[in-house]
Amino acid sequence: MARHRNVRSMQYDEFDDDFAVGSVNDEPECISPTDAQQWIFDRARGQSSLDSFLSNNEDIQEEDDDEDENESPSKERRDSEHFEFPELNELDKSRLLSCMDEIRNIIGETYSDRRLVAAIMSNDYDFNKALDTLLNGESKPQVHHHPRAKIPDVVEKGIGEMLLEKSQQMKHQKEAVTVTVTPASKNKTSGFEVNSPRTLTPNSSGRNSPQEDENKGNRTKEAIRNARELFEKERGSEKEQLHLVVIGHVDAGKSTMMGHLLFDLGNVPQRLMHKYEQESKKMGKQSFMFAWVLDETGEERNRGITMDCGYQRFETPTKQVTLLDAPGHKDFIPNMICGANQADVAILVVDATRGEFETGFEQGGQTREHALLVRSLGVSQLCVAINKLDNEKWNQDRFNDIMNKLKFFLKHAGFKDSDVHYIPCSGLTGENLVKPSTESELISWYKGPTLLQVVDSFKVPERAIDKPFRMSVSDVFKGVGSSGFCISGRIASGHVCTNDKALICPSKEQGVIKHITIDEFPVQSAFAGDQVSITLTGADPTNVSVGFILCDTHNPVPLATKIKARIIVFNVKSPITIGYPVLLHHHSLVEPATVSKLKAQLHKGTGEIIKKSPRCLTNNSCALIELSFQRVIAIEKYSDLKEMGRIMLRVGGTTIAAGLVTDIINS
Ligand SMILES: Nc1nc2c(ncn2[C@@H]2O[C@H](COP(=O)(O)OP(=O)(O)OP(=O)(O)O)[C@@H](O)[C@H]2O)c(=O)[nH]1
Repeated sequence: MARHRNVRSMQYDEFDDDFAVGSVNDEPECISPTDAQQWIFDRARGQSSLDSFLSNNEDIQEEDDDEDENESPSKERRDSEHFEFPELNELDKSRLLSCMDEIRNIIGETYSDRRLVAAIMSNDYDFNKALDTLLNGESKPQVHHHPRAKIPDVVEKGIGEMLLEKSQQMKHQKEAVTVTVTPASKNKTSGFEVNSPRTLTPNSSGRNSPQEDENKGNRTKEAIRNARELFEKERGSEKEQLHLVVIGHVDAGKSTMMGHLLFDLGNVPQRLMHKYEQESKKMGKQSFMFAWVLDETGEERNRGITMDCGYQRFETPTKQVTLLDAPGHKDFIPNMICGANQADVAILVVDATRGEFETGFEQGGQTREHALLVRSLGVSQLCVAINKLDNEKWNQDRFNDIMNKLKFFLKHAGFKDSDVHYIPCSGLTGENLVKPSTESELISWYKGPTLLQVVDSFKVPERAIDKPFRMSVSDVFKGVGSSGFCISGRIASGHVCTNDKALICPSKEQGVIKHITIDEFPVQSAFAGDQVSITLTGADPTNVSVGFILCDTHNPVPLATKIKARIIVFNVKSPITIGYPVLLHHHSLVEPATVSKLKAQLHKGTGEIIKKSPRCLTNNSCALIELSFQRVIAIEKYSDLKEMGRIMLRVGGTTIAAGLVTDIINS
């Protein structure tokens, strides 16, 4: 009840009708780090190297015919061909390959695998020492000059010196652009470690960051492309894209409803559905057979709950819909937030069964929390599916009772009445999902739209296609192609095309976009709103992590060690004071932060300053605060790019505030 009262007295209008807040009970653990093995570069398995971005082929001399048999590059190559890698455990193998990559990034293919391995292992996997050994050692490969070689310095200094200089330049460059060094980062020595959002220090890699003058005045074709024209050309004839998240309390029937809808639409083959029916029957879980369409893992099926967002696509008469089936269990709220981050609109599923709706709606239930979370993430259109009404014999009073309770709550949570649709349905029997119901008890009082008709009627939000390119990295993994690595995420703003350069922030790692896929189909360009996988080449995956932002090299995302934010506080156990630790959620980023200043308490209705430098903030207050981070993060002011300017603050598994970024400080 306490929370209900809190919500009731909130005023959300000051947040540009784009904003609402809620509280959630769950564990703070969020996105699991990508498994190192997924993207560890494996030369032993024949993958090509990541070194192309640094190697200057004109510097590497081609061999003469009269090459020295002992020292020639071709000898080195042959040496590599016949070389067998030593038997190592997985960890050492990863360290070795990582070191080899680092070295090859600097010296290219000058030395054979055999020599690299020997140098690395004799220096206990220390990349710097191994490099020194190779460059200063007796066994320098002899330089052979091609007649077209343009680098007289090589002749004078010798390749060893040149490479040493190059590596030193790189080291200096790295040091020069390093922004923050946390104790954790000092330990970072090699590229094989997995960079989770919690462990990676987003120092600028600086290895291939664009130079200052590259950003100024020297705009390439991607910068002057007309995004709208391109969008019209590429997508003009297609149906509109809509991203739909399905939310609600655990067991409300979300997966069953969407699985049944997909089946009725013909997206699930009859034979596959029959298989699910048989298998679920064997496990004594036949009532979950439609849920299996979306709950694909063994654990989800055994436990009968959704644990991670299920993805599917379907079409309505006017839209191509990407469906994200979010988990309802409170333990998986971070996964739900990830899904909701990608959504334009939502279906809120509630269980109409007597007692069940009440459990989901009361404190500790997820109905309110999910609704508040999606609202705070910018979702403003909602379909409330009053589900399992078959259990209530399609009773109109029950439907109205639930609708009225939710109407009141959702209005105060920041949803406009006109943007919320209520439908009665049954995910299990399929009533009112795709076709109008034939159930006499229902059609005697309900003449409204089906679930599919409501989805079709949603307005696709305006996409920020003209704005600078921004994409929050939600996963990093090894690609199936021969080079580079993959990142996936949703494009928050702007657009990209293959062969564009892009910058990863805050590490300032630059790469080239080699491939873009949407739903596993290759495309040449992608736009704000698209959920994509991008293959990057020329960038080091160790400088990329979940929560980082891939952005336009000419107009990069700002970096911050502090931000100012206007927040609404709710449901804090103890008042917020200076030094209060929180977890900042910004797109896929989960970052520890500290409330470093309480600048002002604001009037919830007018936004006027009520009190400067308040000593604490309590439930329901609206305030201007400053948040400090131990590491640099990539974030943007709401007024500059609203898609990048929303944040949520969580503590101990509870969302305690949501807000908008008003200022960026990079100290
Ligand atoms: N009677 C009835 N039962 C339903 C209906 N929809 C779902 N169920 C049952 O409710 C149970 C939970 O359904 P799920 O689809 O797994 O619920 P969920 O909301 O996806 O669950 P989580 O994703 O784990 O939160 C299953 O036993 C379903 O058969 C319905 O419309 N009527």
